[in-house]
Amino acid sequence: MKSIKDYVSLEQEFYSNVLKNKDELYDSQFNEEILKGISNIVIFATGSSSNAAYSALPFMSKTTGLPIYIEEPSIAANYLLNFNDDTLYLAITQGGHSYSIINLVEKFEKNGKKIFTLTSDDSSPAYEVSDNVLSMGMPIEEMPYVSAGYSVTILDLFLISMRIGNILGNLSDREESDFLADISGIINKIPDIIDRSNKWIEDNINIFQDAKRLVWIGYGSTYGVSREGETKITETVGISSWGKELEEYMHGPYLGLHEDDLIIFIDPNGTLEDRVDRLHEFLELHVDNVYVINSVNKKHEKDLDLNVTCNELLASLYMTIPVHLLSFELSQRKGNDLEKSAYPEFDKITKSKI
Ligand SMILES: O=P(O)(O)OC[C@H]1O[C@](O)(CO)[C@@H](O)[C@@H]1O
Repeated sequence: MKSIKDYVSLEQEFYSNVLKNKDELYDSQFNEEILKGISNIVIFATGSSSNAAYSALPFMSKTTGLPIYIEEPSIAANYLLNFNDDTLYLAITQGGHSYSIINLVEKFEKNGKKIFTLTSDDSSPAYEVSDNVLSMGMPIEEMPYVSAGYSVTILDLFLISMRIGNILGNLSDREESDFLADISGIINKIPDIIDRSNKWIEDNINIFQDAKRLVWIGYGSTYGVSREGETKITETVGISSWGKELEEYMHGPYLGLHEDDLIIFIDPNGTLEDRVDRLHEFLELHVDNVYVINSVNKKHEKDLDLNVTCNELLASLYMTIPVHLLSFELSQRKGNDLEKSAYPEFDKITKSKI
């Protein structure tokens, strides 16, 4: 089975293929007729897929010009099943086996309501129950702790939102082709981003491997990246991890800081860079190890500079690379076999994946 590291190195190829096939994947799925009267978008997803949705959210909002909400499928299916005809509903399940999404999609279909399901597996239960499937445009990821799938989901959502924004008249052809050019530029830089990330991890591994708790802090498009850090570290390393939005961390969670927390900011060097600097200054007084992953440049010697200058809305496409690589490295140092389920009886008992 390919490892998380293998899948991170496949991201360049997967992104390129999705970009090449974008018209076939999404153009025919969305048109004036389907989008007639649509005034907002609701996305349902769990785990990494939900993190990917948060990572894409600021870009989607900008390009579609619509309010976009991300909801928990279980709460929606059990408590909030009021359908809006002016909402475009989208369910994401990369693997296609998540019970909560399948259950929700079934309820939509039974009520004759339209919902699109984004998945990579055309033989999955989610595919079977969905009348409107969107393909992620990548092969099924064998590794259950997804990395490439999370990243490709972000790109898929970017492309879907540009298509919608263009049809709705919120995004001009020129703006769309400028974004596509920026995305291609990012794809070309992936090998260098991987090298920089690996070097940073190697240089600091003695600190990282002793972490008892890892706190990720992001904002804008890297809020989703910080959530993905929480998911991936928890799943693969098995230590406690939080993924917080910058201001959210400052409203309560900071009071629970521990001197031996490992805190990593994910800073796209955008709108809230100054707020990162202030919180960093405070945390340095109380926490031994505070790091910043920067899109470009760095202010402290031990930080990571990914050397990518681009619109901050696109940052989640590449800023998760060091997060995934660090999760993998720490999991291996802990001796965790990611190919074997830590709790094989879990799905049998809970039927959380079907
Ligand atoms: O997108 P899917 O396939 O529904 O999976 C969501 C989540 O399920 C897991 O595979 C396991 O719970 C997570 O790693 C992932 O984030």
